[in-house]
Amino acid sequence: MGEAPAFLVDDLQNEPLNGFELKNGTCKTITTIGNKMYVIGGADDGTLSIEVQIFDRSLGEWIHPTVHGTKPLSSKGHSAVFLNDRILILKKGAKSDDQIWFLEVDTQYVRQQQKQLGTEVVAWSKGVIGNAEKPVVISGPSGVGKGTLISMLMKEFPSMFGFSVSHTTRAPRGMEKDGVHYHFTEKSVMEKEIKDGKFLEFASVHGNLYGTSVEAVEVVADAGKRCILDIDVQGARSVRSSSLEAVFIFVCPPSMEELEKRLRDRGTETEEQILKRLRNAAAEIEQGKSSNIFDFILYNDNLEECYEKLKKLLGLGGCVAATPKSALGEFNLPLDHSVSKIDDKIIINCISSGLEKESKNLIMLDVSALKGGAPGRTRGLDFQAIGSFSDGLIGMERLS
Ligand SMILES: Nc1nc2c(ncn2[C@@H]2O[C@H](COP(=O)(O)OP(=O)(O)O)[C@@H](O)[C@H]2O)c(=O)[nH]1
Ligand SMILES: Nc1ncnc2c1ncn2[C@@H]1O[C@H](COP(=O)(O)OP(=O)(O)O)[C@@H](O)[C@H]1O
Repeated sequence: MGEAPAFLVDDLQNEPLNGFELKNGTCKTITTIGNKMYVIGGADDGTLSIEVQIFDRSLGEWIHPTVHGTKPLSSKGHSAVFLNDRILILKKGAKSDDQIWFLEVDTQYVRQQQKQLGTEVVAWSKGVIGNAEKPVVISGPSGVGKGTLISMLMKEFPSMFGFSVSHTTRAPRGMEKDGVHYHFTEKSVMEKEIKDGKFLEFASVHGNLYGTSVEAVEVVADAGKRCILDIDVQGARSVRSSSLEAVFIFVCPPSMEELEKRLRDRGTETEEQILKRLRNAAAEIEQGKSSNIFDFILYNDNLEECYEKLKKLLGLGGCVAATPKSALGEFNLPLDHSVSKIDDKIIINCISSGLEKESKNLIMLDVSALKGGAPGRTRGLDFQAIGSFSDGLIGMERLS
């Protein structure tokens, strides 16, 4: 709470609101939602990131919200458009992988966090182009064949799937590479990072700590790929109760004897570790089958048959098209552009001055199929070129 900075008081009184950039050189926008005015932009706190302040008009007070998620770095300006429960931020002059952001103000995640913390919460989520489907969570006892099935999927569809590289405190096996199979880490380091909120979920499994960092999932989403998480039942339960939407698959062995055979034949664990994994397997299978966590149970008896079933339930049966990417491919938003909104289409009017006359390229950003969001990226965005015009748009609400 506190006094409104003087320049803002003037701006709040004089400026037409919503999405307009304030004309005081601070690269801030105001978006009014009910009684709250979200002032977004600037880099007054020395962090070079876009900051958020909220002015509550009914109380006449400033609110300093708790801000979750990776903050976008400040830019030479941005447009702001309110969409139901979040504010779309289009950064001017930014590169294609850094131009679309969402400030979530009333999503399920934000409401959950507000309830937990008892304070005003907003959350940043970066927008990614492409229609990568929901992440896939795969669980099952040690030695059942999760890693084998995931490797087959990644080999057949390298541009479609990306593996969420977990952190673990267990020692690497012979062929395992740090940063590829796991991020191998010290217990104290991982515990500190968990405390700092860097993990989506974590669990103690077979005597070691394992966890999925928010970044591990974000890196895959940024590449426009569908994320695969190989995590235990406790981790799956945590993800199920989080706001990360996913498909949950539990892999079962045909029998305990076969599971033991596979674990022993793999030859990666000591006798003591094998016995521990087998002891834990019975409880894991019990929970996997009986809990409401999993959408699908797959029996991995014959590997090829199981793999075909896995593909089918991921919608990959028969001929599979590559993940659709933006119709425009790489596209950098120019510094000089204005933004309008028609239903769930955002029209971006890119203005470029040539030698003879000014030309305007219209780009449509389709936000009708938004998926995901904090904690993580917002997927399902698409750009399309919709033409070049010399006149402005008629009958559209101009926002910035
Ligand atoms: N909760 C959680 N479990 C994980 C994570 N990464 C791996 N696991 C699980 O930890 C267990 C042991 O994994 P690992 O040591 O690689 O042995 P494996 O299952 O025999 O290959 C498996 O059930 C994995 O699914 C994670 O990030 N979070
Ligand atoms: N359907 C199957 N039939 C026989 N062996 C299998 C089958 N699926 C996996 N395996 C083998 O079982 C061992 C354990 O598989 P792995 O993928 O490492 O299990 P997990 O990742 O679940 O611990 C590996 O040696 C693998 O080659």
